[in-house]
Amino acid sequence: MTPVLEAVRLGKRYGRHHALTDCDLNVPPGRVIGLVGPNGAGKSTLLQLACGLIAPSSGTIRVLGATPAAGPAHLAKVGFVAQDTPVYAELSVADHLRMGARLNPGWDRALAQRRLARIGLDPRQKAGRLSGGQRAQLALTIAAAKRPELLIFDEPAAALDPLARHAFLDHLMESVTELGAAAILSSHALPDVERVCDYLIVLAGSRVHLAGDVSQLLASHVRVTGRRSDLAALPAGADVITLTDPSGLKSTAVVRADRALPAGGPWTVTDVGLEELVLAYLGRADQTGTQPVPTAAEAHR
Ligand SMILES: Nc1ncnc2c1ncn2[C@@H]1O[C@H](COP(=O)(O)OP(=O)(O)OP(=O)(O)O)[C@@H](O)[C@H]1O
Repeated sequence: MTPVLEAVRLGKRYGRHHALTDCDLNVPPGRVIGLVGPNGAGKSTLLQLACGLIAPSSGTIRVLGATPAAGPAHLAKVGFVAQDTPVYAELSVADHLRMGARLNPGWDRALAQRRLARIGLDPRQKAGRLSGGQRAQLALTIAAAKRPELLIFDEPAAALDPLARHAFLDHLMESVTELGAAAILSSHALPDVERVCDYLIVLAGSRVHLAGDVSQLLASHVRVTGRRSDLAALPAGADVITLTDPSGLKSTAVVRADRALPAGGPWTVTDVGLEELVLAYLGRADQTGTQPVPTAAEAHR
């Protein structure tokens, strides 16, 4: 099965600044991918490379089995919603849809109209007068009506209030399901990622620090609580990602363990959630500078 996104030693430099360094990714088809990381981690850079808006400085990237923006047929397979969901302020909602129909051979007029009705947008409304939430919904409608195989969103809901964000993510998931498409979604909102994504990529300091199916990542990590001296005796193969309260009697560690930790040890083992997992890897990235830790692919080897 052709990966949705495949990167091999992918790098992007702006002058001397490395926005992405040696990124290896192999994302299977059909996933909703959450791309998370701190400001300046390289998320937008990766998404722009995936859309073919910019070219790599080193390495390779393939999207749906081809070089990004390889030609009109490939462009039609990818729908992109940029960070600030740009619209033409003087054009109406209906004008945007007419333009979408002119520019996209596979345009699904019925889908666009169905979605407009569903979100209650007046086709005569000037796009410049839409609220942030309505603009995001219009951008999603245009991207979905292309009937792409992959939808790419760069922080689509960042400026929306919680209710609008919730509605936007619901509509995003409806579109993904209706189209049978994959989606990549960059976000700082970990609860949003937890709600809709089944694949996770953690970027920090221009490098991939973790990537894999959410269910596998959660199954291969645990929270371990115990005395610090006991944690030091964790079995071989258990990798401490972060340790909190390192001097106390009750330290907590997020641990990657390829096998279940032995029962009856001096520590307590509990499940981790996605937010805790991401924060653990970001904490470790922060402490180790730009040194990457093994990706999920390595973790599963
Ligand atoms: N066109 C550009 N010219 C120079 N430097 C750039 C350019 N675009 C991005 N960068 C730099 O590359 C790094 C990665 O930026 P990028 O926008 O990809 O990060 P991000 O993870 O999307 O951040 P944020 O969460 O703040 O949107 C940053 O240090 C940024 O300043």
